[in-house]
Amino acid sequence: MRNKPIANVNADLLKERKNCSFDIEELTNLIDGGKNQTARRREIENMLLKNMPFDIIPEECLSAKEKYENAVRKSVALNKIGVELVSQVTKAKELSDLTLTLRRVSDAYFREVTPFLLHLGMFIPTILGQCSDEQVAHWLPLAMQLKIIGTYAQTELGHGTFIRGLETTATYDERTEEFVLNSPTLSSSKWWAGGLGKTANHCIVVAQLYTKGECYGTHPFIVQIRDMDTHMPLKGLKVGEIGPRLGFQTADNGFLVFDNFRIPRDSLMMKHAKVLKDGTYVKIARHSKLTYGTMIFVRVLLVSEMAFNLSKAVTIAVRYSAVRRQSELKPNEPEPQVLDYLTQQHKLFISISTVYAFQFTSNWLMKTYHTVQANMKHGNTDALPELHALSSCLKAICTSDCSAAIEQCRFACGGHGYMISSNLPSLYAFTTATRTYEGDYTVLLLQTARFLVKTWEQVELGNAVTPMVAYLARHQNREAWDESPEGIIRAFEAIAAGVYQTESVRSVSFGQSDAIKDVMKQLSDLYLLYWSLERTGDLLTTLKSTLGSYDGRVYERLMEEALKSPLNQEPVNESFHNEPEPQVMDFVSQQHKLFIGIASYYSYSMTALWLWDILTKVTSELGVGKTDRLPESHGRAVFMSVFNSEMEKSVSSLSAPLQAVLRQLVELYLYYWTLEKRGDLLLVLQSTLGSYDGRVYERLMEEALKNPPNKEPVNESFHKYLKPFIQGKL
Ligand SMILES: CCCCCCCCCC/C=C\CCCCCCCCCC(=O)SCCNC(=O)CCNC(=O)[C@H](O)C(C)(C)COP(=O)(O)OP(=O)(O)OC[C@H]1O[C@@H](n2cnc3c(N)ncnc32)[C@H](O)[C@@H]1OP(=O)(O)O
Ligand SMILES: Cc1cc2nc3c(=O)[nH]c(=O)nc-3n(C[C@H](O)[C@H](O)[C@H](O)COP(=O)(O)OP(=O)(O)OC[C@H]3O[C@@H](n4cnc5c(N)ncnc54)[C@H](O)[C@@H]3O)c2cc1C
Repeated sequence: MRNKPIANVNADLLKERKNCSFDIEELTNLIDGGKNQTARRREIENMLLKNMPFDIIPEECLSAKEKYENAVRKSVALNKIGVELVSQVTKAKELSDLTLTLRRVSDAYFREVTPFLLHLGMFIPTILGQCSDEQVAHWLPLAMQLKIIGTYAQTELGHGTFIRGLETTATYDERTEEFVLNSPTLSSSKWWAGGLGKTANHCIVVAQLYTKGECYGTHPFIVQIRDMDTHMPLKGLKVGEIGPRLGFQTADNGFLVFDNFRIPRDSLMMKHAKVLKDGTYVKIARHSKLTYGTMIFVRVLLVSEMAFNLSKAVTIAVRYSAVRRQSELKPNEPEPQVLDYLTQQHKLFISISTVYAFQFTSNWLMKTYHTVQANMKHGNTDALPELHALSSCLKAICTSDCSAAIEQCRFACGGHGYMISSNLPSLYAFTTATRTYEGDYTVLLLQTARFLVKTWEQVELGNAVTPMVAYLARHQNREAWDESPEGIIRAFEAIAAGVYQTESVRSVSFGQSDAIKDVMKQLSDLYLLYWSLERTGDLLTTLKSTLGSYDGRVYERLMEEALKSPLNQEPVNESFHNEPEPQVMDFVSQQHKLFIGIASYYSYSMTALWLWDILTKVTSELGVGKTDRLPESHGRAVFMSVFNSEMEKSVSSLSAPLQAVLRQLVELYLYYWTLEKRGDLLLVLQSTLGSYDGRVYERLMEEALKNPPNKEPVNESFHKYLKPFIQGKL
């Protein structure tokens, strides 16, 4: 499809393509996984192009309701073709290639996401990973042929991260051989599941399992929630759409509340545990966290999702930068392509190398995932903790880096990058959500940290550890890891870049031409160099050590640090008397995210007043500097010094406690910006989360109920598209 010559191509783009040092088709084959896969992808793309309905009005110009209905219309057309193609596949490998191709091509039809994302991304994988063989035989064909539409409802209003804290209950009633589902509190309302609001008729519900008066912790249940003919919510359920959000606008994320809702005993997904007819609980799993399996799978998938989304963003930005000309550098000469500015290349090229870093790592991670799964089938769960730690930190880093890099791509496109039609805002809105869902960034990094600390303990005991973390043992040897720049960078490369380097070298080591190898090597080097420079600060603080100080005052420093510990500020800790559930505000990592916002607010206000008076002088000062780093530091320094001095002037008449708080804010601002480069400021609250009375869950539910899609129990697209599709009449 891409091989056809296209008329009227911009001359600058043609020129750039002619400059390419390698055969583009060869690289395309490498990315697709081989020539045959490229040919198959193109065949499917061509078929979809012929058969898929396109938008008549751009999606972004529709109302929320129209957007949803349009997404259902397109999804149903895509699903029809998808189901047909899937039915022709016989081998597992062909199925995974086909699913990936469909996933990639489907993105061409949605500015937002399909309401079927959770059905495909979590409902089907959970059936495969959590059902007994008999249950798989029953549910899988229905789900694969889209005779039922499902989603995954784990998160509640009150708990997302802390799964053990979920409040929904599933209590076994042995008289009727049913489970009774209940939402005992407002905070136990299921919240967020994609496709739940209007589309799904089935749902995986994660609930606390009670039988014979005992709680056995969270378990997954497969639950019908809407009538298969009328699509009306079943009696005993309150279900609806949660309301507008940053992205995912066509995913109809929903809420679900249970009131003595009865489901058959075999609704419990019984691969890892079952409840017998008489209510006896039987544990089958060899590892207590196997019910968290779908989350690991999706975290693994997300690495490749991020590679794909960033590849789209950086392709947009690089093409546009080749076309865009700006600023007359020499009189009477053409304005340069913005791509030729070094600062522009600095913004963009790291994204290109990041795409490859993510894709190679993702290929490796998926293989590792399948190996661990195969071992677990034979009863060996030894590699699960490391897989969990790896998928956690890779998911956290790639989702965070990807959304930041997409923002850079948007910045690189100037004002036009802010247009929805550029697709960069939608790509950002989609990817920034991935930093939160399927495990919040900080929380997942902490899971990996927990694994590393345990491994470190093993290293200290002299026990063997897996190859991936063997560097911890090597770095006990001071010669291998000294504090010289080379030593530190060596350590950093070993930790952060090891997989990418080895995988990219392995993938391009045969078959590929020298030209491709050169480019891949350059991208790999760029990625390593970029991050060793970006994170030099982090590496240097490794020496922030009571043991390794220059003066050797080891014991004095150990005691000084111990006395600073907050635990030592009170003789008896309150947990001696009771054990409260922590508020997320108590986590230092959360305070790190929030308090700088308060300090910045004061800093900006003070500086704005000062700036007004001396605008002319400062404007000329801010103009200095040839790179963007220098003026950024200059601007930051202005904020710091004005904040410091102006605050000092205005606080003298205030009471001592208030003075102390304001001075702490100045200190925080100064200290924070020596460590960080960015921060957020939320000046106008207008927020369900930030209300003065703290009635967060009540307000979220009130807003959701006001949501127009909830004014009609069944959306008309059910009768028009979904029902004929499910019944095979479309
Ligand atoms: C035909 C049509 C054509 C179209 C084709 C399209 C094709 C589509 C394909 C789809 C492709 C891709 C898209 C996929 C996108 C899907 C969209 C998803 C949307 C979002 C969904 C969600 O968000 S669902 C909800 C997710 N929720 C979370 O992730 C919650 C995060 N919290 C946790 O994971 C855990 O609670 C916790 C890990 C943070 C803590 O758990 P817990 O309190 O129980 O544990 P502890 O901290 O006490 O640790 C105890 C020990 O357990 C270990 N542990 C923890 N988790 C795991 C695990 N998962 N596995 C193994 N071990 C685990 C932990 O390390 C501790 O170990 P020890 O230290 O040894 O004690
Ligand atoms: C677009 C989108 C789609 C989603 N789809 C689904 C879905 O289909 N099904 C579903 O079940 N869920 C879904 N979710 C929910 C999602 O999985 C959760 O929002 C996510 O897991 C984060 O949990 P939380 O909202 O409870 O965040 P919280 O845990 O409340 O996080 C708030 C803050 O507290 C911090 N924090 C929390 N715990 C700790 C800790 N132990 N240590 C340090 N800091 C901590 C976090 O870092 C964060 O800064 C979706 C969410 C989004 C945004």
